[in-house]
Amino acid sequence: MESVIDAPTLEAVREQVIESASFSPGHHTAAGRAREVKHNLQGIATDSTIKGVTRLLEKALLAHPVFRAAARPRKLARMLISRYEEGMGYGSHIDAPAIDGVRTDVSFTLFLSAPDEYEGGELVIESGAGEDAIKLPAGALVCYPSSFLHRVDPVRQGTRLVAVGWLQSEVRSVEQRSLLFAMDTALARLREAPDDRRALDELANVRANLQRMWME
Ligand SMILES: O=C(O)CCC(=O)C(=O)O
Ligand SMILES: [Fe+2]
Repeated sequence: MESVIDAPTLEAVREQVIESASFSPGHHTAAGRAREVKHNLQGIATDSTIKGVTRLLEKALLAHPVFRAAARPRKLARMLISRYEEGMGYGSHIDAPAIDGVRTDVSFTLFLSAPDEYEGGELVIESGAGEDAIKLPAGALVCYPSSFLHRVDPVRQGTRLVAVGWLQSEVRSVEQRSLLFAMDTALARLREAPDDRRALDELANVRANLQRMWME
């Protein structure tokens, strides 16, 4: 998802975090196996800069139409600001089933550093189809099912700054959520251009997948 926050907000967030936020070792906020493989720095939740910045980012995300359509947030868990310096990474793990009493259906990473500010540090998501190595422009976001194994490869040079978060979705099933998202996207395109072929094909695909889901 490109640019979920506008450039001035991104710049303000980066400046505040870099200049005045306090960080502590990331394993303090991890549970279970994730604790052993988590090697990063985490913005301290009670730090006033971190509080202000995460509040601002939450507001921007909840107002973003594509994020809303893809994740269908019902409840957001607290967001974290994470920093990975040279040599830091986060080994393969799945996220805790609940965070702050919020069932984790969707995990997301909002990139605050530009890709040319660090080497390595890809977010690698393992799905049934294999591995996907993700490194997006500053201000862009990726969301994925919290049940997928994922890791952050070691940063070889520079600093990787991200905001990460989790949410409970109003549609719990990944499959159902992605069908709704495909339909919403196709419908939005057809409202703009009623003869959009690709949008029609997408609706036909959704229909086929619904039939497969429902037929005996
Ligand atoms: O830094 C990231 O992009 C993801 C970190 C992560 O997997 C987590 O905090 O659980
Ligand atoms: Fe994670």
